[in-house]
Amino acid sequence: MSVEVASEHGCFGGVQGFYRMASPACGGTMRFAVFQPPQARKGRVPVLYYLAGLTCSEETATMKAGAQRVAAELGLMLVMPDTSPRDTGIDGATGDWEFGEAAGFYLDATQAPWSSRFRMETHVVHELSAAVAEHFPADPGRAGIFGHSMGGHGALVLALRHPDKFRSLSAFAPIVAPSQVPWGQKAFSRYLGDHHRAWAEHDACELVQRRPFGGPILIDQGLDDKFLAAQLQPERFEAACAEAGQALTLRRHAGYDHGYYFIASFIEDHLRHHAAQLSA
Ligand SMILES: N[C@@H](CCC(=O)N[C@@H](CSC=O)C(=O)NCC(=O)O)C(=O)O
Repeated sequence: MSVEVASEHGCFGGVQGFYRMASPACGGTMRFAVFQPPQARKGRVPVLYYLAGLTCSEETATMKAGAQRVAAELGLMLVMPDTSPRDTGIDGATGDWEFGEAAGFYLDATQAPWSSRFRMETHVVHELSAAVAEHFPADPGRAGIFGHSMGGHGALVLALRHPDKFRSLSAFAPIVAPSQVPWGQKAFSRYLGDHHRAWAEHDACELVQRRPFGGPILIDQGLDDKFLAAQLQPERFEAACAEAGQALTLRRHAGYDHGYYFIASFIEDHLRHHAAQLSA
């Protein structure tokens, strides 16, 4: 599997790069970003996947989250995929910020026409992780995952569905119960059809009750987040974790909204959470 370099930049003693790869799962070229910490020059390092939210790309958190300085200190590689395939040409794939391109929901669509291109679960969990292991000094045995909003949903669901691949988990303002809220219902009804058993396979509240994640989960949520009541509802995940015996630290922060100033304020805690889990 070949990886094409779009650009590379010195960053905190390491390298921030932007790359492209062919994706059989998504039927086209996929973009992604990788931060290699300085420690990666000497050997394989733990790798942390960050999944971004609706309307975002591989550039969003790379440029706005301010993660590189602490990742360099901790020796963590950061991998940031795009949020969906692009330029699909599928009718209805653009023009609605909640669905389609930049809104892939980190699942493999089963319904036409989406199933031909929108297969982000396979792309991230299998294709991208294989490309990262082949082309970068990442240790796939020490991989974690985190994300924001739709990407927080992606992180929770991919870790719960693939505990063999991800050893640490956290999220910022995640969609925790997509089957119960408008963003998830819109996406799932189109990507997965009207099959509620299939929806449950991509719903963190359902999954955690069936099989808790191996380690502790950290979630940060801003209380001035305009999407909190209608779309996010972290109390649902808090209840599901309590019932399942899943260790969860859910921190609620007054004065913070849904944006990247919130993420930048707490990303250091997330990086330290992952570093501790991945070095244990
Ligand atoms: N266009 C929307 C706002 C879109 C938005 O807030 N996107 C969030 C993720 S939302 C859930 O996945 C985001 O991360 N945006 C990028 C940023 O730089 O903030 C609207 O009209 O409200």
